[in-house]
Amino acid sequence: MASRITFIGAGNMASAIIGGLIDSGVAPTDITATAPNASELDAIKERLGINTQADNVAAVGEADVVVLAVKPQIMRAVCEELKPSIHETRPLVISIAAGLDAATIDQWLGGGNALVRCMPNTPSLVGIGASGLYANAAVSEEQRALSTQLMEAVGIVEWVENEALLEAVTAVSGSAPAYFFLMFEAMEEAAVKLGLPAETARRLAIQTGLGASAMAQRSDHDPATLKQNVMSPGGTTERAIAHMEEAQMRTIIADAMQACADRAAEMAKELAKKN
Ligand SMILES: NC(=O)C1=CN([C@@H]2O[C@H](COP(=O)(O)OP(=O)(O)OC[C@H]3O[C@@H](n4cnc5c(N)ncnc54)[C@H](O)[C@@H]3O)[C@@H](O)[C@H]2O)C=CC1
Ligand SMILES: O=C(O)[C@@H]1CCC=N1
Repeated sequence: MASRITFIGAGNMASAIIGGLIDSGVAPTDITATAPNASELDAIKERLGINTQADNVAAVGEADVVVLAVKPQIMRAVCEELKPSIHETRPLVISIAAGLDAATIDQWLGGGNALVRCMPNTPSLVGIGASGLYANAAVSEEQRALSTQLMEAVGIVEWVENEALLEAVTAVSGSAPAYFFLMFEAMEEAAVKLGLPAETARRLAIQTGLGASAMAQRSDHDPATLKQNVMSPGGTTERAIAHMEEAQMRTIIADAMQACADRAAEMAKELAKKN
């Protein structure tokens, strides 16, 4: 990827994507990250060997791609600061902020920008990310391909043609690593109650999550069949799954994902009202 990429923001999500890009072969010298805090910049420079810059405007000057990776609440201030420079150089802009629509960001950047909205997730750090992407009308086919290439360097990419569907993407992948981490926490706690040492329990739970994911990904069978294959009639798994179904685990997951998508929509409204 012969593009110079500038990340505005060097936090959890930016460093996950940058780490994944470097692992996939992007030269650290083609990547710049910004943050107001010098110690944060020193840490990421030391860890990943990328360029760092405290000045957002200077950092976007030479960039082909600008990834906006700050919290949604400060996005307007950042966009207005970048507006003159971006207006001049017209890079491809990719926003990873939850709940901030493309039209609003484009407007804050002065209008007429090629803008891709991306909802990534933190497993991008280990190259197993899952991102949803949406392009506004100004994005060329070439820029779409570049966005795909960029995010495929850290995982899988799914394009949506209706921007509102990014709320569903947030529920099923953007926020979802946390659901699995909760599951690992709960399984470890329960296994400790059953007598296993915590470290052993954690290793077994995480490896099982990894194994189940790899199997589900590679198998021709759907998850329901794979689940059934573990459940010997009258056996142990059947008892565990029956308990989960009785406890309405599917409803709990559906309600949590609805709450997540609703919050993405609510954030968009809150931010639009404030600005
Ligand atoms: N953490 C996650 O799992 C995901 C986060 N996102 C989105 O990614 C964005 C960033 O989230 P995180 O990385 O989790 O937050 P974070 O708090 O870890 O990172 C924010 C970064 O922005 C920097 N920053 C603050 N003010 C700045 C300014 N004026 N100029 C430049 N940089 C500035 C901070 O120093 C920090 O490096 C958010 O908009 C969030 O919605 C999207 C998908 C997943
Ligand atoms: O919790 C959040 O708002 C961000 C967006 C998706 C994952 N983390």
